[in-house]
Order: sequence, then structure tokens, then C-alpha cells
Amino acid sequence: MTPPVLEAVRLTHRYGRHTALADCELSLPPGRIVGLVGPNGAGKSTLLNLACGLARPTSGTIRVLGAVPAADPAHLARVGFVAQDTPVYRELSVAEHLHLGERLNPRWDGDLARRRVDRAGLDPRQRAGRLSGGQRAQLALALAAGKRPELLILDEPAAALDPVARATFLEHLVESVEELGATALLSSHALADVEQVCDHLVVLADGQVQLAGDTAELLARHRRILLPVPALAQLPDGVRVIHSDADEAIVRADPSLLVDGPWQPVAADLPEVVLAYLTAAASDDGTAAGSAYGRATTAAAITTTATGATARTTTSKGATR
Ligand SMILES: Nc1ncnc2c1ncn2[C@@H]1O[C@H](COP(=O)(O)OP(=O)(O)OP(=O)(O)O)[C@@H](O)[C@H]1O
Repeated sequence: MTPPVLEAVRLTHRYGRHTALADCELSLPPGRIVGLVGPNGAGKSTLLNLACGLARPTSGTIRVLGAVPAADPAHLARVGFVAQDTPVYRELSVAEHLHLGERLNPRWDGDLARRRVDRAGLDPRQRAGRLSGGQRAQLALALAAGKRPELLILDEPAAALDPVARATFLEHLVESVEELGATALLSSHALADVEQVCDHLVVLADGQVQLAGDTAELLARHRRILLPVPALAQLPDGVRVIHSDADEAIVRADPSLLVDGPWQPVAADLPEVVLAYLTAAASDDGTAAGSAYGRATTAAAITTTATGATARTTTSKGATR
């Protein structure tokens, strides 16, 4: 069996008394574009920082490409990281960034980095401080790709971009990952982006993994069922209601279990499945996230369209896990 690119076992990280990740179990297969989604404060950046070796677990373990993250310079060279807000050196030109990349990275592929810069239409003489947000993100992506990483980690790289810049960035990201033959792990609040480019999904909430798997498989295992509420009680064993409201539910089940009954199963899309898990997680705990306020912010923090329109969301009534 191919070894996982990232493996977390009982991974826990605390900031003082605050637990950001609690006993996380995760195993990411290679060759995927993995979407990491969850509301604000879910622990996404913490997980990505641990994967890059920028932080150490409080307890439990995380292994990346078979070793402790940032175990040595050779391991560091195998992981590319695009941090939140895609930081660059404002005073340096695009060409100087590429030169710096060459000086700092033993596996540097100057041709690839230049090709990415050309493809993004960046002027090598332009200072990074004068680039637009979209151009800065493209430069950060070119620099990360130039390392020829086996794992490319990106923390909400497109969050501040307008819809066109975001679509272009995602297109270039997919091209880069294909060219490198790498795995990418990408955190995002935009479910439409994740639906568009990711073939593996991790849903994180309350510092724990709520759902993980290849998107095609997850969609095959979930259905939206339209039903009169009393019919919930008639669902056969093996059907797990993730979330329900007055007249419909998102369930996890082998579709063959749903063939007979007073319900009507229809395909669920990725945003519907994600929102069902997040709403269920928000209503399960006793924190602000479980309150009406928490549910509202959960839904608002997760947008489903590239233009930021908020998804149809449901109440948490009747959720079972
Ligand atoms: N340096 C820190 N010191 C104390 N608490 C922190 C620190 N960094 C993060 N936290 C807390 O840990 C939790 C997880 O934060 P994290 O940034 O990992 O979440 P996130 O899912 O990336 O959120 P967002 O989507 O808002 O970026 C939050 O409650 C946050 O307030």
C-alpha cells in the first residue's frame, strides 16, 4: 500500500489552556489535491503549521512524507508552503525573489519557477510591493513550486482575491500540482473552490476531523433525503443522519439501504455534505459555536460560491451522529 503523505495520530495542540486540535486522526493519500475546510478557529492553520514544522504537537504525532515535519534541511526541501496572506518581500522584484529561491533551495527548478511567473503574466522587474493581491499569490505559488516539493501546503491562499483572480489562481495551482506530480493540501473557506479543484476532503471543526475521504467516494456515500419528519424513525439500521431539518436530511449510507421507504433520496453536493457536518458539530458542543450565534457564524464563515454568496443552510434540529 502507498504510504500516506501526512499521518496524524492523536494529534493534539494547545496554546496555553486553549486546545486548538484534540486527538486528531488523519491519513492523507498521495497524489491528491486535498481541501481542508472548517469554520474560523477550527484549527486549520494550526494543523498546517504542524505539518510544516512551524509548531510542535503538544501530544500525539504527525508525520509528513514519512518523517517528523522539518526533521532536517532535506525534509524541509520536500515541502512547499504558501502561508496565509501569501507574504513576499515588498522591496524585492519578482526576478530577485526567483534568485533568492535559487540561493535558498537545494532542489530549485529555475525553469519551472520562471515558467510559472511567465504564465501568471508577472513582470520580472516589478517590485513585489507593487503587485496586486492576485499577482502576489501567483508569485508565492511560483516560489513554492520552484522548490519542486512533493507536498505543497497552502493556507487560504485565495481568500483575499476577487473571483477572477481566484479562478485564475486555482487554475494555476492545479497546473503546478500536475506538473510536479505532487500532493497539495489547501485550506479554504470557499466550498465552491474546494468542489472545483479538490479530489479529497478534510472537514475540521472543534479541533477534530469530522469527515475525510476522496470526494467522489464521500458523495457516493451521502444522500439528501426529502421526507416527512416522522419517517426519520423508519430509516433502516446503517443509515446515519448527519443533519436534518423540517423536511429533509443529509444521511450517510449505502444507497441500496435507501431504495424502499417514504423518502426520496437525491444526490447531495459537496457544500451540502460539508455544511451538514459543520452544523452538526456546531450544535453538539456547549460552546458559542453551538449557540444560534455559533451556527450563524459557522454558516457565514463557509461560503459556497466564488462570489461569496452564502449557502442554503439548515437548522440543527434533530441532528444525530
Ligand atoms: N498563537 C495563538 N495563541 C493562542 N491561541 C491561538 C493561537 N493561534 C491560534 N489560536 C487559537 O486556536 C484555535 C485554532 O486557530 P487556527 O488559526 O488554527 O484556526 P483556523 O481554522 O485556521 O481559523 P481561521 O479560519 O479563522 O484562519 C482558535 O481558537 C484560535 O483562536
